[in-house]
Amino acid sequence: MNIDISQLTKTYKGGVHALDGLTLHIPTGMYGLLGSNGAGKTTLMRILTGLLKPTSGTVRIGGHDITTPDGRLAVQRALGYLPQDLGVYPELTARQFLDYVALLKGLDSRQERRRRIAELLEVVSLTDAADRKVKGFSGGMLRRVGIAQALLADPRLLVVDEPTTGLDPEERIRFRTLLSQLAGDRTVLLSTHILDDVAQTCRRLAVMAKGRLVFHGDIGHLVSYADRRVWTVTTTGPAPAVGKVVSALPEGPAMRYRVVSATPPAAGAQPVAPTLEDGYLALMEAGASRP
Ligand SMILES: Nc1ncnc2c1ncn2[C@@H]1O[C@H](COP(=O)(O)OP(=O)(O)OP(=O)(O)O)[C@@H](O)[C@H]1O
Repeated sequence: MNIDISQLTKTYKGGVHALDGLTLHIPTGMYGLLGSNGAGKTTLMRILTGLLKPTSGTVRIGGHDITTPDGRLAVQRALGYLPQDLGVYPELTARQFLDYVALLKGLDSRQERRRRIAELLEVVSLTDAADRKVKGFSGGMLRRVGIAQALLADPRLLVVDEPTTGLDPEERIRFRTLLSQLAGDRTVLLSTHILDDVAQTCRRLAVMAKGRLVFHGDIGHLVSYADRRVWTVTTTGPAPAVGKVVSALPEGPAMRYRVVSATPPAAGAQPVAPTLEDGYLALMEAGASRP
Protein backbone atom coordinates (compact mmCIF):
# COMPACT_ATOMS: atom_id res chain seq x y z
CA MET A 1 0.00 0.00 0.00
CA ASN A 2 1.63 3.23 -1.17
CA ILE A 3 1.40 6.52 0.68
CA ASP A 4 1.62 9.76 -1.29
CA ILE A 5 1.99 12.93 0.72
CA SER A 6 2.02 16.27 -1.05
CA GLN A 7 2.65 19.76 0.31
CA LEU A 8 1.34 18.75 3.74
CA THR A 9 1.16 21.42 6.42
CA LYS A 10 -0.11 21.39 9.98
CA THR A 11 -0.24 24.50 12.10
CA TYR A 12 -1.46 23.96 15.66
CA LYS A 13 -3.46 26.52 17.57
CA GLY A 14 -0.90 28.89 18.97
CA GLY A 15 0.94 28.99 15.64
CA VAL A 16 3.38 26.03 15.84
CA HIS A 17 4.15 24.89 12.26
CA ALA A 18 4.55 21.18 13.00
CA LEU A 19 4.53 20.28 9.29
CA ASP A 20 5.73 22.74 6.73
CA GLY A 21 5.09 21.65 3.12
CA LEU A 22 6.02 17.97 3.42
CA THR A 23 6.07 15.93 0.18
CA LEU A 24 6.97 12.22 0.41
CA HIS A 25 6.23 8.89 -1.30
CA ILE A 26 6.29 5.84 0.99
CA PRO A 27 6.30 2.48 -0.83
CA THR A 28 5.21 -0.96 0.42
CA GLY A 29 7.51 -2.65 2.96
CA MET A 30 9.35 -1.40 6.05
CA TYR A 31 10.01 2.33 6.01
CA GLY A 32 11.85 4.26 8.71
CA LEU A 33 11.03 7.75 9.90
CA LEU A 34 13.73 9.61 11.80
CA GLY A 35 13.99 13.11 13.17
CA SER A 36 14.91 15.00 16.29
CA ASN A 37 12.40 15.84 19.06
CA GLY A 38 9.65 18.05 17.75
CA ALA A 39 10.47 17.34 14.07
CA GLY A 40 6.80 16.54 13.36
CA LYS A 41 6.86 12.72 13.17
CA THR A 42 3.94 12.10 15.53
CA THR A 43 1.94 14.85 13.86
CA LEU A 44 2.51 13.16 10.49
CA MET A 45 1.53 9.76 11.86
CA ARG A 46 -1.62 11.12 13.46
CA ILE A 47 -2.61 12.69 10.14
CA LEU A 48 -1.93 9.43 8.27
CA THR A 49 -4.13 7.53 10.73
CA GLY A 50 -6.96 10.05 10.34
CA LEU A 51 -6.79 11.20 13.98
CA LEU A 52 -5.71 14.71 13.04
CA LYS A 53 -6.71 16.97 10.16
CA PRO A 54 -3.96 18.66 8.16
CA THR A 55 -4.08 22.42 7.68
CA SER A 56 -3.42 22.00 3.95
CA GLY A 57 -1.98 19.56 1.43
CA THR A 58 -3.03 16.09 0.30
CA VAL A 59 -2.44 12.54 1.49
CA ARG A 60 -3.41 9.52 -0.60
CA ILE A 61 -3.09 6.10 0.97
CA GLY A 62 -3.67 3.15 -1.35
CA GLY A 63 -5.31 5.67 -3.69
CA HIS A 64 -7.73 7.00 -1.02
CA ASP A 65 -7.69 10.71 -0.26
CA ILE A 66 -7.68 10.81 3.54
CA THR A 67 -8.89 14.38 3.69
CA THR A 68 -12.35 13.23 2.55
CA PRO A 69 -14.68 11.38 4.97
CA ASP A 70 -15.01 8.37 2.62
CA GLY A 71 -11.26 8.19 2.07
CA ARG A 72 -10.56 8.44 5.80
CA LEU A 73 -13.01 5.62 6.51
CA ALA A 74 -11.46 3.38 3.83
CA VAL A 75 -7.95 4.02 5.19
CA GLN A 76 -8.96 3.49 8.81
CA ARG A 77 -10.30 0.05 7.81
CA ALA A 78 -6.95 -0.83 6.24
CA LEU A 79 -4.80 0.55 9.01
CA GLY A 80 -3.29 -0.55 12.31
CA TYR A 81 -1.75 2.02 14.65
CA LEU A 82 0.48 1.56 17.65
CA PRO A 83 0.73 4.98 19.30
CA GLN A 84 3.49 5.99 21.72
CA ASP A 85 1.09 5.82 24.63
CA LEU A 86 -1.33 2.97 24.05
CA GLY A 87 -3.77 2.86 26.95
CA VAL A 88 -4.55 -0.63 28.23
CA TYR A 89 -6.98 -1.65 30.94
CA PRO A 90 -4.71 -3.10 33.64
CA GLU A 91 -7.34 -5.37 35.15
CA LEU A 92 -8.04 -7.13 31.83
CA THR A 93 -6.05 -10.10 30.62
CA ALA A 94 -4.29 -9.80 27.26
CA ARG A 95 -6.99 -11.95 25.66
CA GLN A 96 -9.81 -9.88 27.20
CA PHE A 97 -8.16 -6.62 26.12
CA LEU A 98 -7.76 -7.83 22.54
CA ASP A 99 -11.36 -9.02 22.53
CA TYR A 100 -12.49 -5.58 23.69
CA VAL A 101 -10.50 -3.81 20.95
CA ALA A 102 -11.74 -6.31 18.35
CA LEU A 103 -15.33 -5.52 19.32
CA LEU A 104 -14.61 -1.79 18.94
CA LYS A 105 -13.15 -2.50 15.50
CA GLY A 106 -16.40 -4.18 14.48
CA LEU A 107 -15.36 -7.84 14.55
CA ASP A 108 -18.84 -8.95 15.58
CA SER A 109 -18.53 -12.71 15.32
CA ARG A 110 -17.42 -14.12 18.68
CA GLN A 111 -16.03 -17.23 16.99
CA GLU A 112 -14.04 -15.19 14.47
CA ARG A 113 -12.67 -12.96 17.26
CA ARG A 114 -11.61 -15.97 19.28
CA ARG A 115 -9.79 -17.47 16.28
CA ARG A 116 -8.10 -14.22 15.27
CA ILE A 117 -6.99 -13.37 18.82
CA ALA A 118 -5.51 -16.85 19.37
CA GLU A 119 -3.65 -16.49 16.05
CA LEU A 120 -2.28 -13.06 16.95
CA LEU A 121 -1.24 -14.08 20.46
CA GLU A 122 0.81 -16.77 18.76
CA VAL A 123 2.34 -14.27 16.30
CA VAL A 124 3.47 -12.00 19.14
CA SER A 125 4.57 -14.94 21.35
CA LEU A 126 2.09 -14.21 24.14
CA THR A 127 0.02 -17.39 24.06
CA ASP A 128 1.38 -18.54 27.43
CA ALA A 129 0.63 -15.17 29.06
CA ALA A 130 -2.73 -14.63 27.32
CA ASP A 131 -4.84 -15.11 30.44
CA ARG A 132 -2.72 -13.01 32.79
CA LYS A 133 -3.75 -9.47 33.71
CA VAL A 134 -1.79 -6.95 31.64
CA LYS A 135 -0.93 -4.96 34.78
CA GLY A 136 1.77 -7.56 35.45
CA PHE A 137 3.29 -7.35 31.96
CA SER A 138 6.79 -6.06 31.17
CA GLY A 139 7.28 -3.13 28.77
CA GLY A 140 8.12 -5.53 25.95
CA MET A 141 5.04 -7.67 26.57
CA LEU A 142 2.83 -4.57 26.58
CA ARG A 143 4.35 -3.47 23.29
CA ARG A 144 3.57 -6.90 21.86
CA VAL A 145 -0.03 -6.63 23.06
CA GLY A 146 -0.03 -3.26 21.29
CA ILE A 147 1.12 -4.71 18.02
CA ALA A 148 -1.44 -7.52 18.32
CA GLN A 149 -4.27 -4.98 18.72
CA ALA A 150 -2.93 -3.05 15.72
CA LEU A 151 -3.03 -6.24 13.63
CA LEU A 152 -6.57 -7.30 14.56
CA ALA A 153 -8.16 -6.30 11.29
CA ASP A 154 -5.19 -7.62 9.24
CA PRO A 155 -4.21 -4.11 8.12
CA ARG A 156 -2.30 -3.37 4.91
CA LEU A 157 -0.73 -0.39 6.63
CA LEU A 158 0.85 -0.50 10.06
CA VAL A 159 1.97 2.73 11.71
CA VAL A 160 4.20 2.42 14.79
CA ASP A 161 5.40 5.37 16.81
CA GLU A 162 8.61 4.85 18.83
CA PRO A 163 7.75 1.26 19.71
CA THR A 164 11.05 0.16 21.24
CA THR A 165 11.74 3.09 23.58
CA GLY A 166 12.48 1.77 27.07
CA LEU A 167 12.77 -1.89 26.07
CA ASP A 168 15.76 -3.97 27.12
CA PRO A 169 18.09 -5.06 24.27
CA GLU A 170 16.62 -8.56 23.90
CA GLU A 171 13.01 -7.32 23.80
CA ARG A 172 13.99 -4.55 21.41
CA ILE A 173 15.59 -6.96 18.97
CA ARG A 174 12.66 -9.35 19.28
CA PHE A 175 10.16 -6.57 18.67
CA ARG A 176 11.89 -5.05 15.66
CA THR A 177 12.36 -8.51 14.11
CA LEU A 178 8.65 -9.09 14.55
CA LEU A 179 7.92 -5.81 12.74
CA SER A 180 10.16 -6.82 9.84
CA GLN A 181 8.45 -10.17 9.57
CA LEU A 182 5.08 -8.45 9.50
CA ALA A 183 6.11 -6.11 6.69
CA GLY A 184 5.97 -8.51 3.71
CA ASP A 185 3.38 -7.01 1.40
CA ARG A 186 2.25 -4.56 4.08
CA THR A 187 3.56 -1.04 4.55
CA VAL A 188 5.08 -0.64 8.01
CA LEU A 189 5.97 2.93 8.92
CA LEU A 190 8.37 2.91 11.86
CA SER A 191 9.08 6.18 13.65
CA THR A 192 11.93 6.04 16.13
CA HIS A 193 14.92 7.74 17.69
CA ILE A 194 16.83 4.48 17.75
CA LEU A 195 18.93 4.50 14.60
CA ASP A 196 19.97 0.89 14.99
CA ASP A 197 16.34 -0.24 14.78
CA VAL A 198 16.05 1.44 11.40
CA ALA A 199 19.47 0.18 10.26
CA GLN A 200 18.47 -3.40 11.10
CA THR A 201 14.97 -3.42 9.60
CA CYS A 202 14.51 -0.83 6.85
CA ARG A 203 16.06 -0.36 3.43
CA ARG A 204 14.48 3.04 2.99
CA LEU A 205 13.82 5.92 5.30
CA ALA A 206 12.94 9.58 5.60
CA VAL A 207 14.44 12.14 7.93
CA MET A 208 12.45 15.14 9.13
CA ALA A 209 13.62 18.35 10.78
CA LYS A 210 11.39 21.23 11.86
CA GLY A 211 8.39 19.93 9.92
CA ARG A 212 10.31 19.47 6.70
CA LEU A 213 11.78 16.54 4.84
CA VAL A 214 15.57 16.72 4.87
CA PHE A 215 16.29 13.26 3.44
CA HIS A 216 14.51 10.35 1.82
CA GLY A 217 15.95 7.31 0.13
CA ASP A 218 18.13 4.27 0.78
CA ILE A 219 19.93 3.77 4.07
CA GLY A 220 23.20 3.41 2.16
CA HIS A 221 22.72 6.84 0.65
CA LEU A 222 22.29 8.43 4.10
CA VAL A 223 25.35 6.55 5.40
CA SER A 224 27.33 7.96 2.45
CA TYR A 225 26.71 11.51 3.76
CA ALA A 226 29.47 10.69 6.23
CA ASP A 227 31.91 9.22 3.67
CA ARG A 228 35.42 10.56 4.35
CA ARG A 229 34.01 12.42 7.36
CA VAL A 230 34.46 9.91 10.18
CA TRP A 231 37.73 9.71 12.07
CA THR A 232 39.26 8.21 15.14
CA VAL A 233 41.69 10.20 17.23
CA THR A 234 43.64 8.60 20.07
CA THR A 235 45.07 11.14 22.47
CA THR A 236 45.98 11.79 26.09
CA GLY A 237 45.16 15.46 25.49
CA PRO A 238 41.79 17.22 25.26
CA ALA A 239 38.97 16.00 22.97
CA PRO A 240 39.20 17.33 19.38
CA ALA A 241 37.59 20.74 19.10
CA VAL A 242 36.76 20.27 15.41
CA GLY A 243 33.63 18.34 14.30
CA LYS A 244 31.26 16.31 16.47
CA VAL A 245 32.58 13.74 18.93
CA VAL A 246 30.24 10.72 18.74
CA SER A 247 32.03 8.41 21.15
CA ALA A 248 34.91 8.34 23.61
CA LEU A 249 36.52 5.07 24.70
CA PRO A 250 39.32 4.82 27.29
CA GLU A 251 42.37 3.11 25.79
CA GLY A 252 45.09 2.68 28.42
CA PRO A 253 46.04 6.17 29.62
CA ALA A 254 44.58 7.72 26.43
CA MET A 255 41.09 8.21 25.00
CA ARG A 256 39.96 7.08 21.56
CA TYR A 257 37.49 9.57 20.12
CA ARG A 258 35.25 8.94 17.13
CA VAL A 259 34.59 12.22 15.37
CA VAL A 260 32.35 13.26 12.45
CA SER A 261 34.08 16.15 10.70
CA ALA A 262 34.50 17.38 7.13
CA THR A 263 38.25 17.87 7.77
CA PRO A 264 40.70 15.79 9.86
CA PRO A 265 39.90 16.84 13.44
CA ALA A 266 43.50 16.46 14.68
CA ALA A 267 46.97 15.52 13.51
CA GLY A 268 47.15 11.71 13.13
CA ALA A 269 43.34 11.29 12.79
CA GLN A 270 42.52 7.96 11.09
CA PRO A 271 39.61 7.78 8.60
CA VAL A 272 37.05 5.01 9.38
CA ALA A 273 33.94 3.62 7.61
CA PRO A 274 30.71 5.48 8.51
CA THR A 275 27.59 4.00 10.13
CA LEU A 276 23.97 5.14 9.84
CA GLU A 277 24.44 7.21 12.98
CA ASP A 278 27.40 9.00 11.39
CA GLY A 279 25.40 9.66 8.20
CA TYR A 280 22.49 11.00 10.24
CA LEU A 281 24.76 13.31 12.23
CA ALA A 282 26.51 14.53 9.05
CA LEU A 283 23.09 15.30 7.52
CA MET A 284 21.96 17.16 10.63
CA GLU A 285 25.25 19.08 10.84
CA ALA A 286 24.91 20.11 7.18
CA GLY A 287 21.32 21.23 7.89
CA ALA A 288 22.36 23.15 10.98
CA SER A 289 24.98 25.07 9.01
CA ARG A 290 22.44 26.10 6.34
CA PRO A 291 21.15 29.65 6.79
N1 LIG B 1 -1.46 19.42 20.24
C1 LIG B 1 -0.46 20.26 19.99
N2 LIG B 1 -0.65 21.61 20.15
C2 LIG B 1 0.35 22.48 19.89
N3 LIG B 1 1.58 22.13 19.47
C3 LIG B 1 1.83 20.80 19.30
C4 LIG B 1 0.83 19.82 19.56
N4 LIG B 1 1.36 18.58 19.29
C5 LIG B 1 2.64 18.80 18.90
N5 LIG B 1 2.91 20.13 18.91
C6 LIG B 1 4.18 20.76 18.51
O1 LIG B 1 4.41 20.43 17.14
C7 LIG B 1 5.79 20.16 16.92
C8 LIG B 1 5.95 18.75 16.35
O2 LIG B 1 5.58 17.82 17.37
P1 LIG B 1 5.55 16.23 17.12
O3 LIG B 1 5.08 15.61 18.39
O4 LIG B 1 4.81 15.95 15.88
O5 LIG B 1 7.11 15.92 16.88
P2 LIG B 1 7.89 14.54 16.97
O6 LIG B 1 8.86 14.52 15.83
O7 LIG B 1 6.94 13.40 17.06
O8 LIG B 1 8.67 14.70 18.34
P3 LIG B 1 9.17 13.56 19.38
O9 LIG B 1 10.26 12.84 18.67
O10 LIG B 1 9.65 14.38 20.52
O11 LIG B 1 7.99 12.69 19.70
C9 LIG B 1 6.50 20.38 18.24
O12 LIG B 1 6.98 21.71 18.26
C10 LIG B 1 5.39 20.22 19.26
O13 LIG B 1 5.65 20.96 20.42
